[in-house]
Formats: sequence, structure tokens, C-alpha cells
Amino acid sequence: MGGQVQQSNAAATALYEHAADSGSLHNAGPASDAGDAVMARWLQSAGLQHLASPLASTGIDHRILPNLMQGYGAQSAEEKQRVFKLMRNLNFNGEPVSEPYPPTAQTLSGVSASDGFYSSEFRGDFGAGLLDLHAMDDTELLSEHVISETFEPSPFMPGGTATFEDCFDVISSKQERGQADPDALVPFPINEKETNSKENNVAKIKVVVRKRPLNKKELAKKEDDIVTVYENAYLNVHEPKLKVDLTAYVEKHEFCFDAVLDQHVTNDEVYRETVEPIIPTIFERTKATCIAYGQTGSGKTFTMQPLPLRAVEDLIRLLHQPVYCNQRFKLWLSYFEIYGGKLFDLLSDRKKLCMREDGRQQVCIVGLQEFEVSDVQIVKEYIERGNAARSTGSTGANEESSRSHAILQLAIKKHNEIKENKRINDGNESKSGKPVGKISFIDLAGSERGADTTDNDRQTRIEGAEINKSLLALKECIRALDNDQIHIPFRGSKLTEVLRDSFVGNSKTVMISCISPNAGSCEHTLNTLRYADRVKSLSKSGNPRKDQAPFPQVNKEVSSTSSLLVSANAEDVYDQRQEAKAMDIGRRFVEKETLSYNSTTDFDKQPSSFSSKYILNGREEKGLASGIYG
Ligand SMILES: Nc1ncnc2c1ncn2[C@@H]1O[C@H](COP(=O)(O)OP(=O)(O)OP(=O)(O)O)[C@@H](O)[C@H]1O
Repeated sequence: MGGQVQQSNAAATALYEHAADSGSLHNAGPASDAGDAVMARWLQSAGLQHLASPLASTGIDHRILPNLMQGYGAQSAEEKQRVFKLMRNLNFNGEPVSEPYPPTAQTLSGVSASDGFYSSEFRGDFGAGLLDLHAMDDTELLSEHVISETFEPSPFMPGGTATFEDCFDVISSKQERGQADPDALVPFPINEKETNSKENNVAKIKVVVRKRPLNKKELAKKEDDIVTVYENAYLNVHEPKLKVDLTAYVEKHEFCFDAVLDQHVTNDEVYRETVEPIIPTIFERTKATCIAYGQTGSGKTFTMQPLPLRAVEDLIRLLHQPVYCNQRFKLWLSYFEIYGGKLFDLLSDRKKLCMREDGRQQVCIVGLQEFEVSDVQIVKEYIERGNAARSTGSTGANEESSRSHAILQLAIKKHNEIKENKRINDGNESKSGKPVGKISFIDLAGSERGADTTDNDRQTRIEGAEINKSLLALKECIRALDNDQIHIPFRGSKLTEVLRDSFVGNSKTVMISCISPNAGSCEHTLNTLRYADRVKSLSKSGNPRKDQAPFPQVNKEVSSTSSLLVSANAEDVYDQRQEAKAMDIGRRFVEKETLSYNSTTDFDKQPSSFSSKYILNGREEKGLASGIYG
């Protein structure tokens, strides 16, 4: 059969070549003798030579091809199938198909011209059972149908010349004609670029790293700054190490995140990079969370404290817009801490609070005081009052170290007719107002405290164990959420229980990982960055920057793997990565610069390279320091 079809194709091609020359295809006039001969051969190839004569007399014009089926002798089902295939071959091989079909009732109502071929008119002509569809190759029939379908180019297709107005006309005219148009429900892309950039800014999980400057103590000890930030998204950690023969060397670790902010970045810029893009979404039922994470003394509190103030400024400004004013939205503030697995209200003399879940699994902190706020100054006072009530202690790295997780919440609620601007949350929504959206600012306790549980008194060890537990639980929840797991282990700690409703549904999370730049904090810094990297790589959006990594100049003593990467063009990066991976398979991808370690080395001045560890593996291979970070 296959051979027969091929023959038919050849014959049909010959027929077209001839017919095009003679003009018979276009004129449907009498075919030449040569044309008859070709036609006869062509029909013969399909075993239909007895049909040659009437066809020859009419010429090959696909408009009359159905006549072949109808009245020129093709009677048996088998014959009709053969004719059908020949006709289809004509469609495949020849241009005449593009010649307009005389409009049928269907083509006038928007069905493609060639659909006329399958119109009831023709189906009626062919008669029931004329085409035994089961005997035909379904895919052939299907492809024929698809090919013959007229194609109306999409106004949104790249390369299309349609203008905005054209697109609008297409849509509106279809609507006017009352046609069911599924596209009509799709929002019109007014400015795609703008939409995309907005969406990027408010990714579901955003991970930002902030490096603080060396402090006085570190400067006095002449500690090195081992963290280099470049292009606001990448950073190198130069880890001082010793070989077994006591030769000093530096191991370089490279990371990239949604943003990396160096020691010169102000709190204002931190706000713009982290919280500002989320603010408008809070009016759209988003529960946002901004978490500061990092070692003690790395700048979590320093970073976190100004953020709610700036957020309140923007929220109040938005609340004054008529659209929200008219809906009588109000801003409410609460501030509490989780210390030793218990909740305390920082704005109500550290009153102990308890947490409940309502029937809709909404978290309610019973007894928590909420204050309606409408001006930044008042918010500042509340924050100061809350900070003063916070559990702090002294650590080697920070004289006023936070020993608790502090949670400041700003909630937009629909106003209810009650006089007082302060109230105690009893979980009664009808009294407290319907929540629209909220943002929680969480200043976590120092992350290494969980690991350091041996060097302190009993109380500190209990604190450490609790912090450890909550950070582990937080990581597990983020992991579970990103894997779309049905069971999210919120109950793993008080912190995650409190955050439960901030993580499910319409949520946005910004994690600010704070790092200390001094050599003495290297291990903690790496752990913080690995934790952050994990959070980011777990997120669905992943870390697109990793794939766009720039490859700055490299030191002379880099491995062959890295040199490969250095010369890369953007397009070649992926291939080279794969190549390098193959070359180095089975080997640890750790780039070692065999510099003799000099305590006065200025790492900021060193040319930096991108660590093969991250490029090649996408993730650290090295064992993670503790469960918290894993
Ligand atoms: N980016 C920065 N610029 C200037 N100073 C900073 C910066 N970050 C932190 N500091 C200073 O470093 C010290 C420690 O910061 P902070 O208290 O915010 O650390 P922390 O991470 O909250 O510590 P802990 O977990 O122990 O509470 C503070 O004196 C703070 O002023």
C-alpha cells in the first residue's frame, strides 16, 4: 500500500507539473492529450484506469474531484477509498488547493473554505459508508484535515503585523457577531513587559542576602572581610583554610540570589528591594511574610526594624486612595514574640497568649492586642515599646542579642462600626473586621544558636533547642510547600504554626539572609547562605540568575574546569557546564586557590571567579553543617 501511495504521489506531481504548464488546473478547461495520458497513468497507478476517460474530459480541478466519487464510476468502497487517497495526494502536492473554493453556506458562516469538502453537501454526496473511516489511517485523515484548514494568523503571534487596534477590532467584531470566543475571557495584554516585570518583582518566594560592614571589634582584631558582592546578585565567600601540611589556602564559594546587598546599601534600599513590591498585593488578599534570617549579630534586627515603618507609610498612602477609602479599609498592628515555644504580647506587658485555629484553619492568637494605626509616628512608638519588651541577652557577637522570634503584623481589615481603636483579638471576625490581607515581619532568633547548645547555661540551652526546632520546622514547611505536598508540617513548631496562614494560599515570602563579613564568622555565613540557597532552589521559580551567571576574570590558578567556564559566551554557558561536569565527574567540584594565606589580603580587590561548585552542581555538594541548614 505504501508503495502504491508513493507511486500515486509521483503521478500526481507529474500531473500537476503538466497541468500547471497547460493551465488546465486553473481553467478547468479541456485537458490536452498529454494531460489525458498522465491522468490515465496516474489513475492506473491506483488501479482506477477505468475512470480515466470522464476525468480527462473535465480536467483535474479539485473543485470537481468529488464528481469522481459521485458519478464517474467509482462505485465500490475500495474504489472510493482509492479515489479519496488520490485526491488527498493532490492536496498534499499541488498548489491548486489554495484556489478559493466557491463559498458554501458553511464557509460564509466562518468555517474554513476547505471544510466545504467535508460539508453536509459532500457528505451527502459521498453517502453513508462511502468512506470507511475505520479502514483509513486515522492519523492520515487527521493530518489532512489540519492541513486543509484555513489559518487565520493570530494577532499576537510574533512577526505578525497586526497593531493593537487591529487586535482590538478582531476581538470586538467577533463579539459583535455574537460568536463564542474563548479568547474573549483572556485579559488583553496591554503591556506584556510591564506585567512580566511586575510579576517578577513579587515572586512567591524571594531570597535576598544582606552583608553588614565589619564592626569595630572585628576591625580592631584586623579581621578580613571575606565576602565579595558583585552585580547585586552574586557573592563570593573566600574561606580561609589549612591543608594537612599546614599550608594556608582559600576556598572560594560562590552564590547567587534574587538580590545581594552589600555593606553600603541603606535600609531604604533594602526596603525597596524586598517589601515595597509586595505592598500593593496586600490589598488583594495576599498574606505576605518578610523573614530575617542569619547568625547572631549579622544585622537581622538592624535590617528588620525600619521595614514595618516604611511599609506603614506606603500602606497608609494606599489606604487614602479613593478605591480603598470607599471600602473603609483600616490598618491594624500587633507585635508579639515566640520565646521558649510560648507566645507573648510585646504591646501588652508580655501577656501570655494562646493560639487557636478556627474551623477554616485560620490561625487566631487569642488575647493578642491589635491597634488601629493611621500614622507612622504612632507605629514607631509601638515598635519601640515592643522592642523594649523583647527577650534579649548578651552573646559574644551581639551585646543585645534577640533570644526570641519577634513577629510584627500589619493587617488590612474591612472596618466595622466600633468606637475604640484598640481591641483584643478574640477570633471574632464580625467584631474585629474582615481581614483583607496582612504582612508579617519576622525577626528570627540568631540561627547559630540552635547549633550552639553546649556552651551555655540550662536556660540558654533550652532557648537554643527551641530555636533549632523552629528553624528546622520552617525549612521543612518551605520544602513541603514548594513540593506541593498535601501535608505541610506546620505543627513542627510554634513559629510555623503561627505562620501557617501566611504560607498557604495567596502568599508571598521574602527571606532576607543577613551575613557577617568577617573571617571568624565564615562557617556561619556559609551555613546561612546554604540555607537561603536551598530555600530559593526549592521554590518553583527557582533561581533564574544561576543560569545567567556572569563569568568575570579568573585568577591564574584556577582549575581547568573553571577556565572552561571563563571563556563562555552566554549561549555557551549551558553546554560548557555540561562538558565541565563530564570532565570532572566523580571529583569534588571545589575550586582551590593555592594562595599562601595572608591575613592582610584584601579580598575585595581580588578578581573573582564563579565557583564550579555552584555552576556545575547547582547546589553545594559539601555536607551541610547541621540539620538546620540541610
Ligand atoms: N548593615 C549594617 N550597617 C551598620 N551596622 C549594622 C548593620 N547590620 C548590623 N549592624 C550593627 O551590628 C550590630 C548587630 O546587629 P543586630 O542586632 O541587628 O544583629 P542580629 O542579627 O539581630 O543579632 P541577634 O540575632 O543576636 O539578635 C548592631 O549594633 C547593629 O547596629
